[in-house]
Amino acid sequence: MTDRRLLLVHAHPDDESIGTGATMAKYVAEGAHVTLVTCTLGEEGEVVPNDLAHLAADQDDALGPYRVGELAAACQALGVEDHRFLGEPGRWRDSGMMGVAANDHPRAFWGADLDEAAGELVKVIREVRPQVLVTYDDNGFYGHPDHIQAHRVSRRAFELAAKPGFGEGEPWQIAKLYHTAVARSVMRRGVEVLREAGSGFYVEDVEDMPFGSTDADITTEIDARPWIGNKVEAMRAHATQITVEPPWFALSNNIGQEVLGVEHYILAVGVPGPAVPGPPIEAGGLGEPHNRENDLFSGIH
Ligand SMILES: CC(=O)N[C@H]1[C@@H](O[C@@H]2[C@H](O)[C@H](O)[C@@H](O)[C@H](O)[C@H]2O)O[C@H](CO)[C@@H](O)[C@@H]1O
Ligand SMILES: [Zn+2]
Repeated sequence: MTDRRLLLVHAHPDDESIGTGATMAKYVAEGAHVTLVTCTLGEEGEVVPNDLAHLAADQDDALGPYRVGELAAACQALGVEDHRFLGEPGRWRDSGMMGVAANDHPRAFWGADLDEAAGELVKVIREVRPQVLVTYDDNGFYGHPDHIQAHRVSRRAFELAAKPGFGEGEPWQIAKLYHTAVARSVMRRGVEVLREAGSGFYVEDVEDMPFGSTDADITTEIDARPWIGNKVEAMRAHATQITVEPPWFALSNNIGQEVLGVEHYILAVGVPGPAVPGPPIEAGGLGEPHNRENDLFSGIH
């Protein structure tokens, strides 16, 4: 398939690089059309660099526009030229972590009308006509309200885009829908090395982290190690959110995580492609059995 089109829906500026950056750079390099939709501007984020602390929501409330620039730089590092904010920039606002007052902001994405937000994503789907859609699982990967809402909006748009008679434009059926994932076995290996490395990052037990999948849940291994440099550059562009000291990175909580060149996914809708041997464990791959697809577009004809 030559006209491969991949759509990714992420909640905040930084998620695209952290979770799928190497995959995005790989598919751009291989000639696919990669479209990124970001649902908020990340207005409620913490700010890592002290000299930028004034941008925070409880000070100048200028973090959103600043992160728009960070995201543009990250997209350039990944080679992604087609980026949109859901609806338009600022249509929906970063809701903050679960339970905070920002969840109730009148524009909080967490409170968005599901069909209104999904309708905006349908417009992108029917324009781009992607064969593959990537977003989070129903827990939003780690439970953040904007991530959960990104999942819900994506799943609703997946259905509505294919529905004859709904909205403008020709119906479009996306062939495969994936959820992002990180295997706990990979996380455990990273924590062991980080603990031994004695870096300045905190080390958290895998069981205490709010995300992680079993090896058996992972359906797809994308070996994008040749593009890990693009991923590091893109993560570095999000300097208000991420500290990167390869092979490690940390968010504002300073909990060390590994920058992964092999990115894992769970096929939620669609027919998997052929199972092939995956990358070696030392590269971030899973152990035996190697019964996983290695291409988001495999099995699509
Ligand atoms: C990766 C991601 O989704 N980041 C979100 C998240 O940021 C976290 C949040 O500020 C939390 O309070 C910190 O402890 C943690 O270190 C941060 O990663 O939530 C932000 C607010 O909604 C969001 O802007 C950021 O992109
Ligand atoms: Zn996020």
